[in-house]
Amino acid sequence: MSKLIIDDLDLKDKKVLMRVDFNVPIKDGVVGDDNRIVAALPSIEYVIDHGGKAILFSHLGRIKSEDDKPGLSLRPVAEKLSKLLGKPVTFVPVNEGPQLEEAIDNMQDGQVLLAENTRYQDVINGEQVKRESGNDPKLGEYWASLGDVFVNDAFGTAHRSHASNVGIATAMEKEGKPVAAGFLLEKEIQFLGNAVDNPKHPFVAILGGAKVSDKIGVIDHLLDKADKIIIGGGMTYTFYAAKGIGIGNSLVEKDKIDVAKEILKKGGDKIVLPVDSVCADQFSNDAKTQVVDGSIPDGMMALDIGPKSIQLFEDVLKDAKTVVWNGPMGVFEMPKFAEGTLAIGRYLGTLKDATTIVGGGDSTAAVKELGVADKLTHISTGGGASLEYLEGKTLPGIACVSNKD
Ligand SMILES: Nc1ncnc2c1ncn2[C@@H]1O[C@H](COP(=O)(O)OP(=O)(O)O)[C@@H](O)[C@H]1O
Ligand SMILES: O=C(OP(=O)(O)O)[C@H](O)COP(=O)(O)O
Ligand SMILES: [Mg+2]
Repeated sequence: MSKLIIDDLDLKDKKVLMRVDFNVPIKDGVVGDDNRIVAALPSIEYVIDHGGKAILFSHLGRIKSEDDKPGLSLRPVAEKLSKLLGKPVTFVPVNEGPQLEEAIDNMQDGQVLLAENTRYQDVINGEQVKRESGNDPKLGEYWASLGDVFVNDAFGTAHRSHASNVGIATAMEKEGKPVAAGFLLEKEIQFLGNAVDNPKHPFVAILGGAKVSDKIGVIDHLLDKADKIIIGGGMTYTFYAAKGIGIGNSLVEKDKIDVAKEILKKGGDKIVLPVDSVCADQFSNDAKTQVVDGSIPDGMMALDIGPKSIQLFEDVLKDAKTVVWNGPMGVFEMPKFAEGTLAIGRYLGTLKDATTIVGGGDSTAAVKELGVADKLTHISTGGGASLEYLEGKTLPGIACVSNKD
């Protein structure tokens, strides 16, 4: 691509602002799957090795109230990053103001600093102001003022136009400072571009997970490219509702039921839905469970696909030559509801002569846990981002990188 890449820049003595995607699972203050942190290491190490100061920004989860903040601090990520780099990482528990500015002033070349979760800026004094996710230009300008160059390496967030990617980039360019892509962003674009320019058919997409309203729109576009679209996980029950099938207390996005109806009408038998579900009486690994065909009983919620659905999906995948998967088939974080996700991951690992691409923070964690990751063609750090890229959209986080020359 004709975009500026980190290794085009002279980083010696420079304050290098870098947006990474460290939106990783954290449980009881400890990082679970660290794939996204590992994937960002080449760019961070490049800055260190070339005498720059690496000043890192990332979001973690979604902040809707002050109560969300303590559990979504990046402090555990700084500890993990420090272990992976084998050197100290300065964690600054704010991302604006004198404490951050002094910490940056005190940095030596080759040092690494991580600022607190950029989405803390979405709620200020208890009010939802969305300074980060609404791309408040003042915030982007402030962050840009802290550095000499900006590197965007957050592929997983490239479909967002937020202050910490597009906002900083826009402000840097206004000041004549360079904006480059990191190695991860470069690698993801190269790989996904090659995979979908001319996908081999049958091309099967699998969509699950919990971000229904974010991702349901992608299905409409994928209908033009894919031969089959398998729906699973939390995405299922908005489609069940569209078909008039009972959903009990399962995850549903009511304002997307009409979209689901349109997709079902347009897609016809291209759309493959689960035929059975593992239902639970509560959202817990201690729940009482029951496998049911079709309709979810009142008072229960569907947290995984059932064995008949696994069989059905494997039949659809059997002859596939290209498979793109985003979004787990169930709440795989709880062992009771992991089997659907694990079975599909395992099956993809057995497909011969097929290009298999799995994307997303959570889906990737699942295939890593299963140990099939090395049998798949490509593991992408982006879920929503890879889907929108495959759809052919221009991702704001890529568009904001300076062109070469
Ligand atoms: N049936 C379901 N009900 C509720 N949540 C679900 C269900 N199936 C999957 N999930 C949740 O979806 C989440 C991942 O969704 P998402 O972020 O869209 O995927 P990815 O990170 O792979 O892009 C997981 O935390 C998982 O627990
Ligand atoms: O985890 C992410 O996306 P994914 O769940 O689609 O893989 C990205 O970090 C984006 O997070 P967001 O969907 O809260 O903006
Ligand atoms: Mg996710």
